[in-house]
Amino acid sequence: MKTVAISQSAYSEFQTQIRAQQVARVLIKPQRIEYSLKPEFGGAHYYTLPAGPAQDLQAFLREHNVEFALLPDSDITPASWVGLLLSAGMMIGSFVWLSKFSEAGGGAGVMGVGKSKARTYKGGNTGITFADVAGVDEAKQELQEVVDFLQNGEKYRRIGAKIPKGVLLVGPPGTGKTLLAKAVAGEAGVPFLSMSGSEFVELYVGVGASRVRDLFTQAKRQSPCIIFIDELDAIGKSRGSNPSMGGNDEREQTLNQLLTEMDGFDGNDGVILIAATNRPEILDPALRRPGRFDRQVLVDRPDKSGREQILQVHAQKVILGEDVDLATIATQTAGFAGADLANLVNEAALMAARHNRQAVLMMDFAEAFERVVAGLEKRSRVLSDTERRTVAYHEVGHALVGALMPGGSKVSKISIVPRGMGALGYTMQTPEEDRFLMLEDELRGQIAMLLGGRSAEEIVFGKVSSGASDDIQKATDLSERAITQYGMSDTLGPIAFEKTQAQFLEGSTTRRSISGEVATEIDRLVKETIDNAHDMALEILKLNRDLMESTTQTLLETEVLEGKQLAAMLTQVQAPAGLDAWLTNQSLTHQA
Ligand SMILES: Nc1ncnc2c1ncn2[C@@H]1O[C@H](COP(=O)(O)OP(=O)(O)OP(=O)(O)O)[C@@H](O)[C@H]1O
Ligand SMILES: [Zn+2]
Repeated sequence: MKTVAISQSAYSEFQTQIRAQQVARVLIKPQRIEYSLKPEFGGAHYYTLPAGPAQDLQAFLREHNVEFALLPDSDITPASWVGLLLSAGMMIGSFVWLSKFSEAGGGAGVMGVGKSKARTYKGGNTGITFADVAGVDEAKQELQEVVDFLQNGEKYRRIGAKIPKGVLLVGPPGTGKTLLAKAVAGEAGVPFLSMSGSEFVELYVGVGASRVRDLFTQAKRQSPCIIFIDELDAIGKSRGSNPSMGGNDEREQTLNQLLTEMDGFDGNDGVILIAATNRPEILDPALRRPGRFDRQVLVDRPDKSGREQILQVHAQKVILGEDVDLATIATQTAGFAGADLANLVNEAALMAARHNRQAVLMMDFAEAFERVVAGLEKRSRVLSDTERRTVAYHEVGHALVGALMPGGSKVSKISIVPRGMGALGYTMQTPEEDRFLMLEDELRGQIAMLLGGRSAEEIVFGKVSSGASDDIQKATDLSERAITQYGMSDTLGPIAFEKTQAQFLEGSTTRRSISGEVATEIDRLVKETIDNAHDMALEILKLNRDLMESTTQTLLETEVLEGKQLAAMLTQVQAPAGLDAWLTNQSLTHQA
């Protein structure tokens, strides 16, 4: 490495040189600013001492389109930056310079193209720990393991265990995915290199790919470390899914490069890739293959107690008045994500300050709440009271009907915490081994369970919300399959009219051509199956009306019901007299 002379210049001189567009690039260190002139101005190297806040300097540099890098801590650099500047690669504008130095925060768009914009925080310096992330305990537990991989890699290597390379965080916006990734780095005390998927795309062809390459090069050099890619869907969209959008080629190249890089390293090298998305369904399947993002962690919107914990985390930063009851606030903020809650606390503090108060009062929260909700309503859904009640009865309906049904129709968890885009509430069934081997009575039970939600709405409100449409679709599909593929009907008999998916894949030719008559018969049978199941669901719920009320009230209070508490309620469900006969009928469509 060559050594170079670097002399001091006055800050005013530095400013003049910037304004005159003489400066090639700037490195901002905590104690001093180093810069070099463009070759046509002699290419000399200088340093000067900072005058004023670093942010002002950054704004100034951005305004004059001067490349800069921030060095948060001087010992992060293994060698003199000036030496690097002079290396041959730099002269032809390669990526060395910036890959050696990292940019900490800000500066979007000013770095030369092709250089990785990953921000590095020095070991543990994300300053974030799991204590900063609340209400997502399951996700934390799963990520705790990643922390251990990073800290005690040797333990795993020695025994020959393969450490996973990629973890995909999936969940709605603002639920703390970025925060969790930072916490993993913080807990493990390793560097955190982050980049957003959208930064890769709006670039010249080839640049996204080279950024990816550079990001991984940086990471390997700093291992153990975390690479975090936010908005993975921006690059990871299914290839060829939307050729009408510009930059498709670019995205594909970037994605291919990412796949190549992922295949080219090993979790055992101490680099773990964490990515986040709120649209997992559009990701290219190649990303999910084993050895890539084969671990998926759900980061969901928090339930009531989760919201209270998140409020506690953020309330630590402000002075709370004595009347503030975070539990009450948690109750009123159903549907809020962590980011919304952080925002709420901050808005409340602003209100208090505006009123010249010494502490944040409950009334400040009330005022802040309205502002935040007004903002939220534009973006997403906050449930009205009626909607919450509808969703609650609906989910309880599924659970009560499912409780009497055989096999996999039992419900293990119900929730009215809104999730993702569409679903307002949800019901989780006990997972079963192989749904292909559903017995007839199970099929019937499953269809009734699916209709339980809608039936509850009918009984309580006398009408059905649009929320039941998905269930009805599923129930229809199921009964259609039962009749046409599994041969479960009296009149049509055991003939496969449509190929099952497995048969289709094997190239089976069992499909019969369906005559108009048969098609009409299928339709009739499907309707009959559904109608019978619907009647059974209504009967069950009417018989258990009181239980439905009390369960719904509990669900409205706790938002989530699961485990022993749910099981205790479900054992009280009473079976109507005709249930067994209906379940064990010879065929699905046989009238009870
Ligand atoms: N679970 C949580 N606990 C505490 N704070 C949270 C939580 N979730 C979000 N926040 C607050 O909201 C901010 C934004 O969250 P973050 O950026 O991590 O969300 P995200 O899931 O990555 O969102 P996006 O999908 O929009 O990128 C955090 O910095 C934090 O202040
Ligand atoms: Zn439903």
